[in-house]
Amino acid sequence: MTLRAPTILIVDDEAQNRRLLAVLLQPEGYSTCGAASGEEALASVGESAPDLILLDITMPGMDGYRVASILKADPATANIPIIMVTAHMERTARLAGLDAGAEDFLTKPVDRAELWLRVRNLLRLKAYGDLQDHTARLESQVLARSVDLQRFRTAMDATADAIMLISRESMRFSEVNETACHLLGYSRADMLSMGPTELVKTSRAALECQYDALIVDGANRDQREMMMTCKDGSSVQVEVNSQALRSGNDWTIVVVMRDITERKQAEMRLTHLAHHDPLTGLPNRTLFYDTLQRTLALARSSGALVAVMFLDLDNFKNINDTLGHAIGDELLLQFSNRLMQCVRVRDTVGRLGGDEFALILIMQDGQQGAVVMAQKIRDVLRAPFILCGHEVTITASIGITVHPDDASDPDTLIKYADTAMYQAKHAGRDTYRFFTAQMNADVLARLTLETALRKAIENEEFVLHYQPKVHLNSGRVAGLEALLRWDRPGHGMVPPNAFISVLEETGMIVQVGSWVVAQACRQIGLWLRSPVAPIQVAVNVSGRQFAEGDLDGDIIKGLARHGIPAELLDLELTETSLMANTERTTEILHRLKQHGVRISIDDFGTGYSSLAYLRRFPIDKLKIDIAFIRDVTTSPDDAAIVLAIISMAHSLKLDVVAEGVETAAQLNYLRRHHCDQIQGYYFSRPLPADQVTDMLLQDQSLAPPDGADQPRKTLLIIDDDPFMLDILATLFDRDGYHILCARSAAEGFDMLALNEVQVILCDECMPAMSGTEFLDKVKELYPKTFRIVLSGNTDLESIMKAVNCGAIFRFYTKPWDNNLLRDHVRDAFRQFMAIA
Ligand SMILES: Nc1nc2c(ncn2[C@@H]2O[C@H](COP(=O)(O)O[C@H]3[C@@H](O)[C@H](n4cnc5c(=O)[nH]c(N)nc54)O[C@@H]3COP(=O)(O)O)[C@@H](O)[C@H]2O)c(=O)[nH]1
Repeated sequence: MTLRAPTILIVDDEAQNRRLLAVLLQPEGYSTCGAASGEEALASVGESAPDLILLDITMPGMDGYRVASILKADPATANIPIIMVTAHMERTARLAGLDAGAEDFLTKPVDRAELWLRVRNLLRLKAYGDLQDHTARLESQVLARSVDLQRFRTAMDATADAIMLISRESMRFSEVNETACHLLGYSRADMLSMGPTELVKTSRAALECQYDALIVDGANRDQREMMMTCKDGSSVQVEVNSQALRSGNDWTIVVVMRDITERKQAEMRLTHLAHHDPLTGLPNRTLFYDTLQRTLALARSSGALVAVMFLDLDNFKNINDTLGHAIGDELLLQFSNRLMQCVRVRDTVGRLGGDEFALILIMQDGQQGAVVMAQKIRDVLRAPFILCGHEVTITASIGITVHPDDASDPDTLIKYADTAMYQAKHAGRDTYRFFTAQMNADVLARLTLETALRKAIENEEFVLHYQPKVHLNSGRVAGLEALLRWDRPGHGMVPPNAFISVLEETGMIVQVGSWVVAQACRQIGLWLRSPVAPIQVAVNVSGRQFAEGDLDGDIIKGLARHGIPAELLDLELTETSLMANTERTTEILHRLKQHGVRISIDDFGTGYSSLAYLRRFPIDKLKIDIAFIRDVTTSPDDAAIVLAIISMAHSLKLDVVAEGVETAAQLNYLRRHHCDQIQGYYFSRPLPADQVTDMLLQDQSLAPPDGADQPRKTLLIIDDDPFMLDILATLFDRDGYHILCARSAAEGFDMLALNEVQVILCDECMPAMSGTEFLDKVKELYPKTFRIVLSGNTDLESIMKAVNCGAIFRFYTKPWDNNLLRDHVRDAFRQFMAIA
């Protein structure tokens, strides 16, 4: 449909005819143009299509029929109406014109009214035709669009993702799919009346900004994760992909969303698992390390002190081994709960593995805060743990290091805290230690020692020395203990206390222990086939040899290889190594015992010390630890322990050996209390094999006890003043006593150990120990003795105390009556005899 003046193309080879027709059409307001030939007419139509063509039939070149048929054959020009203008009125000419596609005819000369009428009619018809076409086209477009829309909606609804189209101009939803409605709990109608600002916490301005950025970026997509609010107020976590598309003058923001709540929860579960210990739920090593790194970064800017504590449960392995892993796990869980009770919100507790825990403490009150915390942890551990009906008590060793004093990176701080924890273990467990630079030096020294020991094994640098044990009755050598020495190049002979613990901790003791067994068996064999004859040798075995080595295999092989009777080999093991790995240890010990090997418990008294428990093992001998022998003649407590061990061991028919006997006093005391054997420097230090051989060949022995010349009445006089000592000795000499004089309490103890003393006369005022203190101890050690104090002053209070507690029976203050004193001493001997 055109609103402009219709254009009519006049095609005639006669210029005059073209002009005439143009003049005739002018009054009707048409616009005309002309073509002088068929070819020119086609070219003109090609350039600009007229609304109607007046076409002469007879023209030189291409005639009107040809022009008409070409135009009607082309869809682009087929609807241009053509009126043939001809002088021919015959029917055939008209038919040919219609056949070629012309719509009408005019006969020359042309009548003006007829021309106007035909032209107007044909133009109207064309206009109607154009309108029809236009409408049909629009209808088909509408149809196609609604099919597209339907298809689009169906496709949108079929996708698992939520899709929302948002008009940027109105900031409202222009289309949403089923999944979006389902996800957010709204109907489609609800949603189409809403906009995105009603579903997110973000402000409208921020959303607009985000959409505008998308529009500016063109093809760029935006992907982000966010929370959407549902109709019921709940939230859903979604991953959102947005893109801006032009839509006429507006922009459509296409939002595709996916519910990622489950994925996020799974991710969170995985992240939690990767960073937490599954048993206790505490941060694991990775998270603890990260937390420490972050804490240190904050501390650097705030200047706060940060303490790292490393905790290791003492003897946890025993609980695992004896009560099982399930109870061990329960203990770790309860322990972690108690730890959590100790810390503040800002502190961190982590489990680094096994029974190792660690704490990060932010301290405002200096290092003292760490001390308080360590005490608190030790206190909460005091209460026993109830584990499936078992009551268990446990302690922890704690190492502490402080940022920035000791180090400023997590690795070093954790390493130093670990080192300090080991120091706490070495200090006897159930305590804490701060890291010091010396500890670091110790760690380096230990590494060097470890490397040197590995080389020592390769280079066979170990040797055995032998220390005799002596029968107290006969005084003869009862056997030997093989003691390891390291002939370290450049260091001389190194004693085992300097390296045994490293061999133990690294497990090298298994290899070295196996060598000790082989070497001892070889030496027993050599002595057996020499004039020395059979001699029993004890070897020390560590707990790890039972757990990890082939101890019984090694021993049986060694005995067979050197052809020695099994009873010539004695195994010394500590109570602690018996307690660990009980089942396996018991099995091995029974096997070896059946074979004839002897078994001794070393260092008895320092560990569990339960003879009832030890009865489960096939034991022959107990060795009383040196710690109780050292002061056995002066410490009533140690003496009581030693006497109790001897008595209990004998009741179980076990032999008793006292270790570390260095003095005649110790020896005599032990002999008088029926200890079976002694071992110690008093008789011999550990010696190399060749020197022991000489000693055995010379049949060296202890002097046996000689009771024959022991006087019946022995009076011990103790005074630090030699003059007084002399006066008193002279005074009592006339009464025929065997008089012993001592100038100190220490000398007095020795004399008491070496002699049967019945009456003791002691000066009160002595420098190292007062008379009443001395006699108080003597009362415990030798309860039957009659004890008298001579006092220079009248400090009656302490003397009365001593009288009241039975430490002394009489006291005399200076100047005393000599005769009275002699009478009372005589009475004292009488009283002693009466109760003896
Ligand atoms: N697993 C193994 N342990 C071993 C082996 N060889 C030795 N050891 C253990 O090393 C510890 C120290 O041994 P050592 O330095 O040889 O000391 C022994 C004696 O020399 C010492 N002793 C003996 N008499 C006295 C004395 O009168 N005074 C005194 N101060 N010390 C003395 O005692 C040690 C013997 O102790 P024990 O074994 O408990 O009888 C020591 O624990 C050894 O056990 C080995 O091959 N394997």
